[in-house]
Amino acid sequence: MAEIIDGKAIAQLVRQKLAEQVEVLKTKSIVPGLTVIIVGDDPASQIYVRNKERAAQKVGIAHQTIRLAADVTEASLLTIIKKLNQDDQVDAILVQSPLPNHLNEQLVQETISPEKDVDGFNPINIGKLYANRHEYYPVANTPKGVMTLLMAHHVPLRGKLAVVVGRSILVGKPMLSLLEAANASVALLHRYTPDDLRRSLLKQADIVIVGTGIPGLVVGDDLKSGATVIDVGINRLSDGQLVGDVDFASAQAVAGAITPVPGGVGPMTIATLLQTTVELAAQHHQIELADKWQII
Ligand SMILES: Nc1nc2c(c(=O)[nH]1)N[C@@H](CN(C=O)c1ccc(C(=O)N[C@@H](CCC(=O)O)C(=O)O)cc1)CN2
Ligand SMILES: [Mg+2]
Repeated sequence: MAEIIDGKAIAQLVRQKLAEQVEVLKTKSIVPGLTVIIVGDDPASQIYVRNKERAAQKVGIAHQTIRLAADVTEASLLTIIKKLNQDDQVDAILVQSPLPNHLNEQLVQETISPEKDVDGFNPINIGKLYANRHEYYPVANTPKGVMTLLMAHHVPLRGKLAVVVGRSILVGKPMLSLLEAANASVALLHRYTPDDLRRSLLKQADIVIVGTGIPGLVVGDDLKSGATVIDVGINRLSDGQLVGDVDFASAQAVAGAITPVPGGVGPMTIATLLQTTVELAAQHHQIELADKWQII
């Protein structure tokens, strides 16, 4: 039976470490500031934003949520972002995704200053990640949190085969860059990957990371014995049950270590968002944080 990678527990450790770092910053009169913008009343987004508020307050981050009506114009949203870009109290800006259809999400992300882009979605930061640049820049928090989980469990990456299933800008693409930077060989699979190739790559993979939004896409029979399996999917079934993209029961019998859903990657996304906020605040005040990447 696979070891469970407990994202909830590791997120808690990250938050403890952050609370200590925030205390140190406060002795220098620096209070990290996070502003979250939410447009409309999507119930899941409302919950995530409230959880972010609560988590930020607990570690001592100055947090503000800007709630906008679903029919806000793009011009007003961009004006608000540009004001926040100029506000010295604000170190980190996040626009909750998804946005209503009439708003151009790419334009919105591009308008957030790269220096305050806590999601790491601005093309400047995506480019730096892809280029494996050495200076500090924000990286998308879900894949960054996955790297923390792998490090916390001492999962070897150098020279290993990592297979990433799903090529979203939120998960798959940044995951590819982060794993490659850690010297893994990486294969990125998607809907057009032929079945036999998909099967063959998954069977050889030391690390499997799945983020597609398709419940049960990867099953135990797909995996190599002892593989580390990270399930980034969060799917609500018609009976209300929350499941990932990996069939947990069958995968657990084959894998060496596996994340559950809920309680795996999800809690890490929010803890890592706070981590990136603190890093950005330190960066804005030219302060070196210990353990920048290796937070725990
Ligand atoms: N601008 C952004 N928008 C969105 C992001 C993001 O990183 N930046 N990610 C997701 C939503 N999200 C945070 O925003 C998020 C989703 C899920 C969880 C989480 O803790 N999930 C729990 C289960 C929660 C439940 O019961 O529904 C878990 O997996 O254990 C945290 C954050 C899309 N939008
Ligand atoms: Mg400040």
